[in-house]
Amino acid sequence: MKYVSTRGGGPQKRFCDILLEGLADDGGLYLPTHYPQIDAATLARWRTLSYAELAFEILSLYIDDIPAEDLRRLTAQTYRAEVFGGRPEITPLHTLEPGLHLQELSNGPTLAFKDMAMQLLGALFEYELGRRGEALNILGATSGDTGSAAEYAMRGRAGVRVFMLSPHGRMSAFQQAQMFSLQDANIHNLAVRGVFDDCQDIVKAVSNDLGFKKSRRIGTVNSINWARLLAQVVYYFAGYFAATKSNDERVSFTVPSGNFGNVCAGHVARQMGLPIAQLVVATNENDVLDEFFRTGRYAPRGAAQTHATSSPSMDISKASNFERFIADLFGRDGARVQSAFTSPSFELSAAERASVEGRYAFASGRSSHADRLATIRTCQQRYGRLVDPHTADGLKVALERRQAGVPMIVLETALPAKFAETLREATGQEPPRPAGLDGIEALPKRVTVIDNDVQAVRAFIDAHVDAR
Ligand SMILES: Cc1ncc(COP(=O)(O)O)c(C=O)c1O
Ligand SMILES: N[C@@H](CCOP(=O)(O)O)C(=O)O
Repeated sequence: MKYVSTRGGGPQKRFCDILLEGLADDGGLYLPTHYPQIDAATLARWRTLSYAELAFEILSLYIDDIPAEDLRRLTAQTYRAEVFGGRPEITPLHTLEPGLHLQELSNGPTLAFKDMAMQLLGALFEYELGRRGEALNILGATSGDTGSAAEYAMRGRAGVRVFMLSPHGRMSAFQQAQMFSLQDANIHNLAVRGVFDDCQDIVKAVSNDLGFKKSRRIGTVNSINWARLLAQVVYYFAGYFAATKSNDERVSFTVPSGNFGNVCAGHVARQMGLPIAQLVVATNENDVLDEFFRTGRYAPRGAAQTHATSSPSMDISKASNFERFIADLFGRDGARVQSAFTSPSFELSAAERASVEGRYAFASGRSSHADRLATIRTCQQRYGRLVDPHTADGLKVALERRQAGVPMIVLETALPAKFAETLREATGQEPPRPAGLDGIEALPKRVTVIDNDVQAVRAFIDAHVDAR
C-alpha cells in the first residue's frame, strides 16, 4: 500500500516512512491511495477471529513493509487482556437495551479510547526505530486524553522522547495528574497558555518547518499520524461482529467527536465495506462539526469562541482529521483540499451535501452541559451504568438519531473516573476509580507552563534534544 497527502504534494510513500514522518511535507495528512475492499467471504472469516488476529488482518492490508510474522507479534503483544482491563474481547459490547449498545474502548492503562491505538503506536515506533537505528522526538497536542495515553505508551521506550502540549488549566484534575505526575526523563509536559487548537497549531507549525523537523527528528502521536486511525479502524469491525449475528445485518455508530479522528476511522471502515448504516457525529457546545453536517458550511472558530465545557477533551473548534474525510468527498482533489483548509471557511455544493448524508451516511447532533448531566443520570437510573461526560454526549445524540431496526453502537470514549467533578454534579456520588489510582492528584507534578508561541516551543525542544 502507498500513501498520499490530502493536499496532493510530494511522492507516494510506504507505511513505515509515514509512521515516522507524521504530517506530510505539504502540510496535508496522509491517506492510503485506496481503501482495500472486504468481500463477504473475508468478513465471514474475520467474524471468528480474536481482537489481536483481527487487528493483524486489517493492518496487513495497509502495511506491506513490515514482515507478516513481525506484525503478527506486535499486534499479539499489544492487544492482550492484561493490558485492557482483563477483558479478553478487548472492546466488549455492553447492551443498554435491545438495539442500543455501548462499545467499551476505555479499559486500557489511561482509561480512555486513545489507548486502543496508542499502545500499538508505541510498539510500532520502537520496532521501526530499532530497525533503522534512529531516534524520534514526538511533539503532540492534547485536550486531555491523547497526552496521557501517549506518555504511558512511550515511557521507557528506546529511542523515543515526548513533548506534549496541553491547554493550561483546561483539563480535568485527574487528566492533569495522569500526565504531570510522570517523572520519566523522556517525557516533557508543556502547559500552553491557550486552547487545544493553539497547541495543535503549534504542532503543525513546527512540523511545517521542514528544516527543524528533519534536524530534530520530529514525529507525531496525534491522529495526524495515519497509524493512529488505522488502529482505530479495527474496533469498528469488532463492534459490528459483537452486535450482529450475520453479515447481512447493518449497524450504526455514534461517536463523541472533537478532532474527528475516531469517526474518521469509522468512515474508513465503511469505505472498506463494513455494513455501517450511519456514522453519527456527536459534539459538545463546541459544535463546528455539527454545524457542518447540518448546513454544509465548515467554519472553524478561534480561541475566544471555543468554550471550556464539562466534556473538555472535545473542546476543539478546528478538527484536524476532518481534512481526510473532505479529501475523499472532493475526490482526492489535492489543490481543492489545500484551498479549503487554508481558507477561513468553506461551503459544500448541494450535490456534495447530499453525498455527505447519502453516499457517506453521516449524521450529527450536539449536546450541552444540561444534556450531559441529564444523560448521565438517566443512564444510571435506567440502565444501571455510569458513563463519562463525553460518552454521555454520544448517548444523548444517539437516542435522537437512531433509526428503527438498526442497532446503534455508542463508542464509550473514557471512564467516569477521569471526570469526577461532573459525575458528582450529575449523580451526587464519587465515580469508582480503578485500583491503584487513588490519590493520584496529590502526586508531585512535573510540567512547564509556556506561552502560546511556536518559537518558545522550538526553543524548549532544542534545550532538551541532541540536534546532531
Ligand atoms: C474522551 C474523549 N472523547 C471524545 C474525543 C473526541 O475524539 P476525536 O478527537 O477522535 O474526534 C476525545 C478526544 O479526542 C476524547 O478524549
Ligand atoms: N481529544 C484529544 C485531542 C487530540 O486528538 P488526537 O486524536 O488528534 O490525538 C485528546 O484527548 O487529547
